[in-house]
Amino acid sequence: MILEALAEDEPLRIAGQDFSSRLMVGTGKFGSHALMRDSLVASGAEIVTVALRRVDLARAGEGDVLDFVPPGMTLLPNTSGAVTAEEAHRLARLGRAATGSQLVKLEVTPDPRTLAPDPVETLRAAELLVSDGFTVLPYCPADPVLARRLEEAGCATVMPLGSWIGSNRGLRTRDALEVIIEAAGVPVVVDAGIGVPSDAAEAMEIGAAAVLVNTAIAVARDPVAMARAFALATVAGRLGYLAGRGAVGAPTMAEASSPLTGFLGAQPGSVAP
Ligand SMILES: CC(=O)[C@@H](O)[C@H](O)COP(=O)(O)O
Repeated sequence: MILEALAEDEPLRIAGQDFSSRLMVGTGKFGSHALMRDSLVASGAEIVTVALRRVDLARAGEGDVLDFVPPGMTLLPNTSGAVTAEEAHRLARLGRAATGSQLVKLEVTPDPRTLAPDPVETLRAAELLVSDGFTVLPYCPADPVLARRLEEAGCATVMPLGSWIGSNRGLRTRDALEVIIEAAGVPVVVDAGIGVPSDAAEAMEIGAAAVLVNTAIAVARDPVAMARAFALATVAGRLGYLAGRGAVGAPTMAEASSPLTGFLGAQPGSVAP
């Protein structure tokens, strides 16, 4: 039944490419490359992001991180570590030369404390990369104005943060995410800070097209089991969104679940206990 419901759902479409999984995963912080590979498989994800600065082409085929990405997964190279638009562009070009992929997850994070994405440099980098033929998926602040500007610049998605990268603090930006999702004409992928499967479900319930999770899976006691849990939560949240949430009641008033009048055998005017 669940599979039937999912089969009726439209695929996640990014720049003309269709994906059935709405969970994207990262490759950092795993205890070993083998554990990373097993977790990626367990997640059912179809898109996996890898930091270009971690890729060692000299070791290709000899135990580099890319050798442990399961075959068939779409590689989404990211510009993690870039602090200016020019640096991000340079990294992206290196990644394209190495992988042959036009896809790039744009990250420009000059603040070492928060790894907050720089809105000005991110927009500038997006413009540079789009004009250079890249398919750009930008990690960005949860800012509705910037999200619109990135979309206008030709980005294939927007990827606003839920909370700081690696913080596992969940959707601290929920109100802004809802505004971004409502207005966006491209898929909104909630990225960063998703700490537990219920955070992924929450993002999907409010209408995110997908979520990206790294730390929460990699640092779990059992990353493979956690990857499975995130896969299920992402699907549950998506189905909840498609089902349509009921009205939210007032904070100080109940709304009885069963009717208070018209019970079998009830006298007119009587109410349920
Ligand atoms: C791997 C990656 O792209 C991260 O920069 C991303 O933002 C994920 O964040 P978490 O590690 O908090 O899941």
